[in-house]
Amino acid sequence: MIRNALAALALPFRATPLVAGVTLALTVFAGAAPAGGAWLTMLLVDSLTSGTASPGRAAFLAVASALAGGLAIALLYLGGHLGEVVQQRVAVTVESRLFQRIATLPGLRQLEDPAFHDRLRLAEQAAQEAPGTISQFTQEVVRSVVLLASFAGALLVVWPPMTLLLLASVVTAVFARLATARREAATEEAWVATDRRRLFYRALLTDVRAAKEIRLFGLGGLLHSRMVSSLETVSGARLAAARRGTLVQSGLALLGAVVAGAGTVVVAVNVVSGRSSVGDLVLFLGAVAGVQTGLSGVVLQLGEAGRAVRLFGHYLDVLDTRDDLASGRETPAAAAIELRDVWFRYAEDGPWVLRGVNLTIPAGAAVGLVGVNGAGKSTLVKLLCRFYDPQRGTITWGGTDIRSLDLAELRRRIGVVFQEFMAYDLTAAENIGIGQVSSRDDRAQIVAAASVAQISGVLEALPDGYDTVLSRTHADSDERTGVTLSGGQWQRVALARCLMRTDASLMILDEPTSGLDAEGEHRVHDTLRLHAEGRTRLLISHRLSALRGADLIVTLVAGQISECGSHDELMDADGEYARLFRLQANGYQDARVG
Ligand SMILES: Nc1ncnc2c1ncn2[C@@H]1O[C@H](COP(=O)(O)OP(=O)(O)OP(=O)(O)O)[C@@H](O)[C@H]1O
Repeated sequence: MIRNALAALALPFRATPLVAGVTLALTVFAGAAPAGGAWLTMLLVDSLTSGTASPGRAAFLAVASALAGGLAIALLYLGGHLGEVVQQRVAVTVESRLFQRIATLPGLRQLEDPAFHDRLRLAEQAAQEAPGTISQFTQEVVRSVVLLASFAGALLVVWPPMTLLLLASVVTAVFARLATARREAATEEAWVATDRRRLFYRALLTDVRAAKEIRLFGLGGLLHSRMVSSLETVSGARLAAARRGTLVQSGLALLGAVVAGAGTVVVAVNVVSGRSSVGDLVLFLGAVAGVQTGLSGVVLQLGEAGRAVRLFGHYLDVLDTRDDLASGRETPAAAAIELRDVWFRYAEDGPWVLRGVNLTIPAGAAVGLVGVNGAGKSTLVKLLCRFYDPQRGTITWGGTDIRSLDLAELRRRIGVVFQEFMAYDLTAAENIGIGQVSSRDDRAQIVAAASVAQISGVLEALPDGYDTVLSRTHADSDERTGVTLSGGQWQRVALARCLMRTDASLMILDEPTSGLDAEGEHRVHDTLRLHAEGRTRLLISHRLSALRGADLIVTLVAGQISECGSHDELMDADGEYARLFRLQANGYQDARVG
């Protein structure tokens, strides 16, 4: 908690040191001004009641006390505005650092971990709420501490025990409020998974990609009721925490009133008996009201701030997330890739997905990877891209373990069309250009890649050509709604994106042709053969005829390589590949006969 609070307090001074410093100074003045005003009022009342005041002195004291009051208000507003400036700067810094950490996570482990997503949600909440709450609170605390100290000094003069009584009631209030805040933050943490489910159902209900199934299968009611049930659970828990907080608050307010009332009685009796002046009573009443108002602000905000500080811990935890993969330093060479006894599973207690894979992918060769659903083909691709490290065995590029290679450099050498490639809500040109971020504005290269992927004619014919936004949900900067491509057309866009990687020495196409028609599939393979000549190609497809021309075909069965060879060799061997190939060929023949 202390680590979180210190880190949160340091933020304004890191984000904008000068403005934060000026704000702090103003806040100190704003805190001292009310006590100064009350002191001047006491002098005025005493000089009037004692009958010793000259008109000039009385007028001076009246004006000075009014000015002190005015100054307090002006400083409060100015401090408030500067506080807003600090908050905005801090908000940008906090959000930027959070998402920078997420963007630079090298592997996929954290993003696949539900616990990390829960922490991330709390961190995002903290990033949005904490900067404002904590800077406001800091200002309020500084102002109140100065206010309390200055009034406490004044009270010491009038009736010393009252200072102690007030301080005791303040300490009680602070601790009670902190306990409530802790409970509120714990509620938030306990229900974050439920809240994540609510957001998931909410996102599904508005997701255009899910809209077809939701309508056809009539899922709207089910998703809606699950969303509302999660919402009600979370909201009930929050209400229960708030109820406890209100009870504590009311008790504390009562305690404060009793202390103030008792003090007022004592000072009033002193005035009557001549031990104190009327000015003392005025100062006392001003001090009690000032301290209680100031402190009630702090105590009220204390809850919010305590909760924000606790949530801020999750933000710091996300920033401190350790990389799941360590980058090496060596540069990959365009040479053979070898997998030696590679074992991999996604979770420590999960089933092995790859079990002792040994495979050599010769440099410049076209290798076809075949296997039934779940055999581990896409997993092997993810290991080649080093999204995970195998638990056992090694993967080498030109004899160097890929763990020793510079991670960014390794990925620069790979072009992939993933099975679940992304359809970005961006323009057609951007959708292709981002395949090579440094060339994303190079229209000639983009058009060339689109031509090779045989999609340039379709893109040119769009309302704004390559500048058309490929989205039904996002409009472009001129508020023109975008367009949607067909599944096969999107696949060609993804292929063009991959072809932007002119430096890639390994091209991976994970089922690149499944959305293409038969003629299109042939053309893609022919063009790839020509375009990617000399580069290593790993082709995954369930249409075995598409892989027939590969230099080497590898069959993966339940995470193990069962066969390896050319099409002819595997057909002669009459194993799993030959069985699958004949099954498909017969299917086509039957279709023709039918
Ligand atoms: N991120 C993941 N976390 C946990 N398990 C996973 C993950 N991705 C894949 N798996 C599991 O690993 C196994 C192999 O999946 P993989 O996607 O590699 O198969 P595949 O051969 O590419 O299948 P398909 O032909 O259906 O694409 C499957 O049992 C799958 O459930």
